[in-house]
Amino acid sequence: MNTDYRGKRPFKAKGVLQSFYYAFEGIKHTIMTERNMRIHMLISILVIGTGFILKITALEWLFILIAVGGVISLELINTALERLVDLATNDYHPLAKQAKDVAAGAVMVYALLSIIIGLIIFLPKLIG
Ligand SMILES: Nc1ncnc2c1ncn2[C@@H]1O[C@H](COP(=O)(O)OP(=O)(O)OP(=O)(O)O)[C@@H](O)[C@H]1O
Repeated sequence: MNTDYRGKRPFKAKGVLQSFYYAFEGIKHTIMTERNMRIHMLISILVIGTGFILKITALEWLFILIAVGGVISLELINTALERLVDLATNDYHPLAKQAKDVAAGAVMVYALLSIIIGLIIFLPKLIG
């Protein structure tokens, strides 16, 4: 049995820089093709701008950055999963639907959590 995993990766990145390049390609592709990603990016820019205007503390920045980065990372994984499902089938399949819906659910849970984090941090400063 062939156990050399590396031999099965003909498109492997040649170095760290090339790995970064491919990662940026993935991010660029997601921004260009997924409307939700563009919405996440826009909201992230607004939230970070508001953070500067309201001069939030270092601890508050940590929560905001974890929230913003988490949503964007999850959207990237969601997009990767959508592509894998589409690679597996173009036909209607209940498992394809479940895979995509569950991945979308993961993004939604984290996005809702991020909204709550944003409200907890910004609301008192805006109405106080
Ligand atoms: N091959 C399939 N078989 C069954 N249902 C599918 C299939 N492909 C997509 N769906 C259903 O259609 C929905 C939308 O699929 P699509 O690939 O357009 O994702 P999307 O709209 O880009 O999702 P998201 O909003 O999470 O980015 C899925 O959540 C799923 O319910």
